[in-house]
Amino acid sequence: MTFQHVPVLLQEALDFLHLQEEGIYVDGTVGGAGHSKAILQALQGRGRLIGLDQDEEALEAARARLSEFASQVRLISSNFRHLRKVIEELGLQGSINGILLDIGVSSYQLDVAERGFSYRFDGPLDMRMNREAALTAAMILNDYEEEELTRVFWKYGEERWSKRIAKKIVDRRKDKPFETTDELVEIVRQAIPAAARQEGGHPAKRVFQALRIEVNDELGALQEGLQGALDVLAPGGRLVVITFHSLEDRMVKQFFAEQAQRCTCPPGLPICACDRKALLKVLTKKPVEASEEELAQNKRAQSAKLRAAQKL
Ligand SMILES: C[S@@+](CC[C@H](N)C(=O)[O-])C[C@H]1O[C@@H](n2cnc3c(N)ncnc32)[C@H](O)[C@@H]1O
Repeated sequence: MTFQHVPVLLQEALDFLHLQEEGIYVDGTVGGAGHSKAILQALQGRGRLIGLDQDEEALEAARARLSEFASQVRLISSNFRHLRKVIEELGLQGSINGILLDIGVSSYQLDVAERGFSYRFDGPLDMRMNREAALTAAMILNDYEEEELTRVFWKYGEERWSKRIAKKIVDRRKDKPFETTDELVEIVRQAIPAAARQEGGHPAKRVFQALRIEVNDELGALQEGLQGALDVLAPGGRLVVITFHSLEDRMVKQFFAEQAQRCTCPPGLPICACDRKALLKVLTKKPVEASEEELAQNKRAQSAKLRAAQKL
């Protein structure tokens, strides 16, 4: 299957990155390289791009898509939570002019049944972006306590029937461990009262999203990735983050706000009580969302939120 993924908020991301022709840029979620390719085109044969992805298949697709820019590109298989280490190893700490994180899964990952990300196709309950990682969705479903399952479905999926679904899973796995996405879809369907099954899209949508976030520790990676990005940016460098989940957007908003906080001690104090210096300037008061025009062409852009900040 070819790697299909339409980049979201593309022009907005490029504008906030404020590309300079000799600049060094990092795409922490290179995926199908839609954003990366546009960055390289804008650099017009100058500058450099370092692309990270934890999914080998995505990197392979990116390598093919970016072959014409080979001399300007370095693609690295890594989780962006290790961004600081990766950039340090390249000797580029403090020299990065812009970083883009476009969080979540790609359309390609969702469309390959064998990866187990989608309730639309039957496949193994995998959901790992990094296929060498230890934890799979099947392990969570077969090993987590009922309370833990409830927490995951509620916290990451905002699934109102979390408790009922967790109970049903625990009852069902006594007979036979879960193996396939279809088995999970069927159990979720049975756990949700018939009258509520069609509320908010496919009945298994929220449970699949929650499991994916847990399998890949997406919130933990984002927290570490944001700090790593701040550490490696050059003064004046830009950080642009696109999220698809309210918890992630809140995390980015809070991180930006904390790093933008200045010392508020009254001037003239002999010793400043908080000793705080702002490290970021927030460039987006409110998150940027997709235009009507983009939404008409790409349904995936519906929940996308972009926030940007500049290192001081
Ligand atoms: C939404 S897609 C990015 C699409 C890309 N911007 C494009 O235009 O084609 C997200 C990609 O980020 C990768 N990814 C998600 N979380 C990651 C993480 N913590 N570290 C590295 N890659 C990650 C996924 O494997 C996926 O390929």
